[in-house]
Amino acid sequence: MEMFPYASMRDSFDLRSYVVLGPDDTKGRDVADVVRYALHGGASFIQLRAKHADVRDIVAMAADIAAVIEDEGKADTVAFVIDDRVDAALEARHKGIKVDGVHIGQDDNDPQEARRLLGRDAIVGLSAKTPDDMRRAEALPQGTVDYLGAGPWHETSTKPDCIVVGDDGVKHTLDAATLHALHALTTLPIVVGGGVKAADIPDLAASDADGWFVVSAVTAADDPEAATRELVDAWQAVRGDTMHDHPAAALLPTTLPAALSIASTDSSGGAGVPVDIKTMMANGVFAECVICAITAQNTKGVTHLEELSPQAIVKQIDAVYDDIAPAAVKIGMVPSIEGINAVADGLQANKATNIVVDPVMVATSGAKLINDDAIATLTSRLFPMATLITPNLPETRVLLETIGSSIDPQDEDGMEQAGLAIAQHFGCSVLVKGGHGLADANDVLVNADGTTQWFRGERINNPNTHGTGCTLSSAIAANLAKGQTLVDAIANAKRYITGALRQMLELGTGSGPFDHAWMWR
Ligand SMILES: Nc1ncnc2c1ncn2[C@@H]1O[C@H](COP(=O)(O)OP(=O)(O)OP(=O)(O)O)[C@@H](O)[C@H]1O
Ligand SMILES: Cc1ncc(CO)c(N)n1
Ligand SMILES: [Mg+2]
Repeated sequence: MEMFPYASMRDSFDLRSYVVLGPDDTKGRDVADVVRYALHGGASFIQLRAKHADVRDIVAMAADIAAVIEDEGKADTVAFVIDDRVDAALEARHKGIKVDGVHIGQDDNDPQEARRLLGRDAIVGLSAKTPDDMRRAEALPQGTVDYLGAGPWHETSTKPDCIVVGDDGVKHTLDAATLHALHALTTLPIVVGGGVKAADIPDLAASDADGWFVVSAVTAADDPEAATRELVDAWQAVRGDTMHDHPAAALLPTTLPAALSIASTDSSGGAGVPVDIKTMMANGVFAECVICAITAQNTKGVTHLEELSPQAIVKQIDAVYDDIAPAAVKIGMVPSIEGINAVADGLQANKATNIVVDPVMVATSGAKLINDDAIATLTSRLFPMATLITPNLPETRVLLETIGSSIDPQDEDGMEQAGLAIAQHFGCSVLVKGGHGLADANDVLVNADGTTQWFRGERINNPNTHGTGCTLSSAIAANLAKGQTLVDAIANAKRYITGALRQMLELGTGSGPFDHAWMWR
C-alpha cells in the first residue's frame, strides 16, 4: 500500500464555483481542455462525471485533468473528485494521480463504505436533495461525508433524474425556501446546482447555498472560460470573497481502544513486544507496552537476556493505566518470579480486565524463556486473573505436570481433556493451541464450566512460524479490547494469523517471522 503523496484537501476544499463535466458534456472537446478553461475562469472545484466510461478511461481522463490542475498551479486550491466511481478514484490514487475524493449519489456507493475504502484523507461528497436524504447524511458517523450536493434549481437535461421528491412525495425543483429548510437539517456545507445559469446566481448567492455547481452552463458554452467567469463574478458580487465557514470534517477527533502488551523484546522483531505491537495495530487498536526483559535474539536463537527491575515493571504498568487505560492486556514472556509478581501486583492495583496470558516457556528456536522456578508463580499469580491462557502443546504438557495430571494431549480428545483439567484447576478459560500438531492447526477453547469450542485452522506449509503464539494472543487481546466476545476474538485472531502465515514471507536463516501487515499489501 503506497502512501497517496498529496496533502488532503478535506479541510481546504472550496465549493463556491464547482464545475462538473465528462466526455458526454463537452461537445466533442477534450475534457481536460475544458477543465483548463474553467480554471482560467475561476472554477474552484472540479468533478469528473463519466457515466458511460470504463474505469480505465476514467483513470486516464483523471490523469489528464489532475495534470491540468497542477499545470495551472492550482493543485493546492482546486479540489478534484470523481463522480460515483470509488473504484476509479482508488485506482487513480494508487497510481499517484491527484484525485482528492469522490462524489456519490443516493443510489451509488454506501458513503460509509466509500469512506472506509478511501481513508480519512479523501473528500467524500454526497448528493442529498430531500429532507430524508439530509437526515440520513446527518445520521452517518461524524466525518463520513464532507459536503452535500442539492438540487435541481431548475429541471435539467444533463441530470434528468435529478428532481427533488419532498417528504410529501411531490416532485418539484429546489427553491430558496426549500433549501433553507434542508440547510437547517445539516451541519455540512451545501453546493447547489441543476440547471443553474448565470441569471440564477444572484438568487443562489442570496440563499443558504455555500456554492453553485453547473454542468452545461460551462461545458456547453462556446467559451467555457468566459462562462465560468460570469458565474464566479456574479457570486462574488453578492458574497464577496468569503468561503463556507463549516468546520472541516477531516479534523474531528477520533478515538481507538487501547490494548497493552506486557512482555519482553525480541531484537529481530518477530516475537515478543515488537510483534505484539504490530499485531495490535493491524487488528485495529492502539498498542501500549510494558517491557519485562530485553533479549538479544534472532531467528537462530537468544544470545543475551536482561531483566528489568520489578520496580520498573510496576512503574510502567502504573504509567499506562494512569493515562491511556487499556481495555485488554496480553501477557507474554516474563522470565522470573520477581517479574511475574511485579506484573501481578501492578495489574491488580490497576484493576486490569480482559487479560490474555500466553504462558511462554520455550521459543520456536528452542531457547528457554522462563526460569524453571518461575512457572509456579506464573500459574499461581497470573492464571487466576486471566480471562484466557493460550498454552501450546509442550506448554500444556508442562502445565498438566504441575497439577499432577497424566492426561496426554496428543489427539483432539486429549487436548479437550487437558484443557478442562487446566481450566478447572486455575479457574480460567484455556485455548490449547495445536500449532505443534503435524497435520492441522486446530485449537480448542475449554472454559472452566466444561464448555468447549474448536477453532479449525488451515495448516499452512510454512516453516516460518517465529512468533505465532505472541501473534495469536495479541490479536485475541486486541479483539477483546474492541469489545468482541471471547469466541469471536479467537476466531478473528485465527483468521488474522492464517492470512499472515499464508504470505510465505521469507526472512532470516532460522524459523523466520511472517507478514503482520498482510491485509494492507
Ligand atoms: N503452520 C501453521 N499453519 C496455520 N496455523 C498455524 C501454523 N502453525 C501455528 N499455527 C497457529 O498459530 C497459533 C499459535 O500456535 P502455536 O502452537 O504455534 O503457538 P506457540 O508455539 O506458542 O508459538 P511460538 O512459537 O510463538 O511460541 C495457533 O492458532 C496455531 O493453530
Ligand atoms: C521476547 C520473546 N517473547 C516470546 C517469544 C516466544 O516466541 C520469543 N521468542 N521472544
Ligand atoms: Mg508460544
